[in-house]
Amino acid sequence: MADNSRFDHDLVLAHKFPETTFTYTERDAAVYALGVGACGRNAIDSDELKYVYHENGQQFVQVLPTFAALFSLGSLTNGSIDLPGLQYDPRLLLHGQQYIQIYKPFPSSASLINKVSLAGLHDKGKAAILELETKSYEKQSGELLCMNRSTIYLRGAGGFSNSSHPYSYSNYPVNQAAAPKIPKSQPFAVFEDCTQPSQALLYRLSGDYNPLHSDPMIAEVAGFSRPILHGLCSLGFAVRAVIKCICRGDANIIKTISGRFLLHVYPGETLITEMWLEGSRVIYQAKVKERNRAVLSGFVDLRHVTPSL
Ligand SMILES: CCC/C=C/C(=O)SCCNC(=O)CCNC(=O)[C@H](O)C(C)(C)COP(=O)([O-])OP(=O)([O-])OC[C@H]1O[C@@H](n2cnc3c(N)ncnc32)[C@H](O)[C@@H]1OP(=O)([O-])[O-]
Repeated sequence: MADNSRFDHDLVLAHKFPETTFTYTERDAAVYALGVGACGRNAIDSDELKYVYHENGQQFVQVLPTFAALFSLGSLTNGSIDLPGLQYDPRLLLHGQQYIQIYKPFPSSASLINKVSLAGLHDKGKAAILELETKSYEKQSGELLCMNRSTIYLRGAGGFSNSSHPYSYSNYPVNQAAAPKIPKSQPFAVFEDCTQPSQALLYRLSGDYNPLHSDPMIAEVAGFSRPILHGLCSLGFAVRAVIKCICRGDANIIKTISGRFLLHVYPGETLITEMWLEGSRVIYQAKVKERNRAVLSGFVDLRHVTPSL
């Protein structure tokens, strides 16, 4: 039986998300880079030091493309989303997917205006899936910098519609959400990297303060033996692997990033990112070495492939 007391279709669709602002400095870009493991193994790695330090001053520090995902955090309060018309237990919320389109490289500091809208809502029975789109404009020039689509997996919040016709609303092209097929062939490149036991504590300083990533009691209520890593932190590790192995350190050739979080990661675990090159698309899959389980998969589209590959 559908429990539609937790869902008001008209209220959900009529909701207007407030415009938010996001201002960041070179310091935020550097703290973020450290949070996703840049220079974690080698403090003088020339591919990565540029995200943390520049010899001519911090204003020349570069910004990782996955930094874009932080712009979408403005719609969260303590890691959850307030959407009138949809009831759910915020303690059971998990990040399901992230899709990012980048239109130009990010300046080392900026003030942005974020316009947020509902991109999708789906009743999966045991869960509801909520998709939010955030378009980020540079305040001064009005230029569109990037678009994020965040998919939030709300455990226990499904079953609000008729199970023979489960509710499904989406307002973007289907092919943008399609998960890539992981090739059976040997990967083109493989990169191994350790997350630190304190990784989530460092990453949260970039703005996602959901206690699921820091508080052992909250993690237990959510069904985990200890706090788990932010999905966007794992995504940052995987895309750094792509930048290193495929982009030869030039992150500016990345135009689209997509990732689906398949399984939680515990801080301190080792991530092995496997990459396959198909034209200008890099398909990747990250596994946790200690449990030999895939935790993240997706693709990165490049503006062009580095000639030396
Ligand atoms: C921004 C928020 C704050 C941040 C929080 C974090 O970082 S938390 C830390 C980071 N996040 C994590 O650690 C989360 C890691 N991921 C997980 O733990 C699990 O993948 C799960 C619990 C999300 C879903 O597992 P399950 O066994 O319950 O699912 P199932 O296989 O039975 O499929 C049911 C339906 O849902 C679909 N669907 C499935 N997965 C996803 C997805 N990821 N994405 C989207 N959709 C997904 C699937 O296609 C199917 O629909 P269909 O095809 O029938 O129409």
